[in-house]
Amino acid sequence: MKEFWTSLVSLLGVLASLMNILKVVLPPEAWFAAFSFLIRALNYFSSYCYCDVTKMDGVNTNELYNAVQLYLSSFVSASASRLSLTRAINSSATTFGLSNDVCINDVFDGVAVQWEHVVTQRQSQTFSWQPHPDEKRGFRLRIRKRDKDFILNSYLDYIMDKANNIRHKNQQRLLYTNSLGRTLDSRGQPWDSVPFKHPSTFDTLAMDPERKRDIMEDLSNFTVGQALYGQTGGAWKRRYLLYGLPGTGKSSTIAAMANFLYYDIYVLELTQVRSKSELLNLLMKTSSKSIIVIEDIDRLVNPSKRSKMPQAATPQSYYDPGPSDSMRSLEDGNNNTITFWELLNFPDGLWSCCGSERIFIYTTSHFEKLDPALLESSPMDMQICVS
Ligand SMILES: Nc1ncnc2c1ncn2[C@@H]1O[C@H](COP(=O)(O)OP(=O)(O)OP(=O)(O)O)[C@@H](O)[C@H]1O
Repeated sequence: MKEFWTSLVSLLGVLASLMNILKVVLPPEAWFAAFSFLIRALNYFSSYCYCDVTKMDGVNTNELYNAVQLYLSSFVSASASRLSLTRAINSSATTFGLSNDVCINDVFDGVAVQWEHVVTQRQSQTFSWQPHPDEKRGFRLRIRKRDKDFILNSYLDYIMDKANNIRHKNQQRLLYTNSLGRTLDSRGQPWDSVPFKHPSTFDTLAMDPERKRDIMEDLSNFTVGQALYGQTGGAWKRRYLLYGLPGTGKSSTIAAMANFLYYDIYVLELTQVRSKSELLNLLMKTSSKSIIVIEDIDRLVNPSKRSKMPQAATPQSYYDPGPSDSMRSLEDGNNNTITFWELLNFPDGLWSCCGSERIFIYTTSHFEKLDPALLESSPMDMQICVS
């Protein structure tokens, strides 16, 4: 064994001397060509190939570089031997990064890959109006040649998705309301927002543990169900009915759901909605990854009209703004009334084509006022009783 190492060291020494001699003897162009040829020959016989993800793509920032950086930072702290740590001004969170020229292994769908953070000094610059940083940064991905197609097709998309989720979790979440009743402002934004900070989580929520588990499982399945919704042709949305006496934890449950999913919340105040088109506009201005809350839906039901509902036909005109009803009519001059049934079915209608990954939560403190036939004709994905 000792002889093997001695021979190897001698061989490397001879190679190094040979290269030094060639470097002196050969003109730089020939030397560069010989070096390139050697690299190509080595690559040909190697079972690996390499992909560079540089930070700058010409003059633009490479979005893939940012995504890889974010993705690696989510697990780099557990496995890398050398880390680069950063913390932004006024931030309480430390960001982990891969130190220069450090490698980290990852496995995607059983396929092993390796990332290396490559930082090289930039050659002395020719004059440019645009200042360039002194060093070039990038990630080098090492993959087996036989896995190349699979990794390039699926793994990079997976990284982009993961990075988007991390970005989403890091950003300040908002609670939106239309309760100020303003019409579209100059930017066409009908919602007012405040930072959403609610302490309620599924850990703090007093609820039957099994029920809690069911809800969390349902929510988790929803967030990863894009493909399933695509296959069935349905909109990527979910509808829950939350019912229970006042003060029994409906709002706390909604906050716990939003905190669990890192979603924004939109509280739709129906008394401020004047027409169907306004409702449509409000819904279209909600963002993806959000919970849309429609509170006290029992206030939309006029019991006197229940009996008039056609048996098999579509329920109509359930909203009836009687004198005792504090809500305003959702009607414009063109008989544009929003019915209770429509409100339940809005997520399934034409609107669904432009709204994805949204959860609708309807709440009521008077479940008994809701017509079972109506709920049957438009079933909720889950009915949750809080008590
Ligand atoms: N199941 C629960 N778990 C944790 N906290 C609860 C629960 N129920 C009520 N609370 C507490 O009681 C207060 C009122 O609860 P919450 O606002 O969630 O009730 P609500 O059903 O939404 O009431 P309302 O129908 O009047 O809007 C909150 O401060 C909340 O912390």
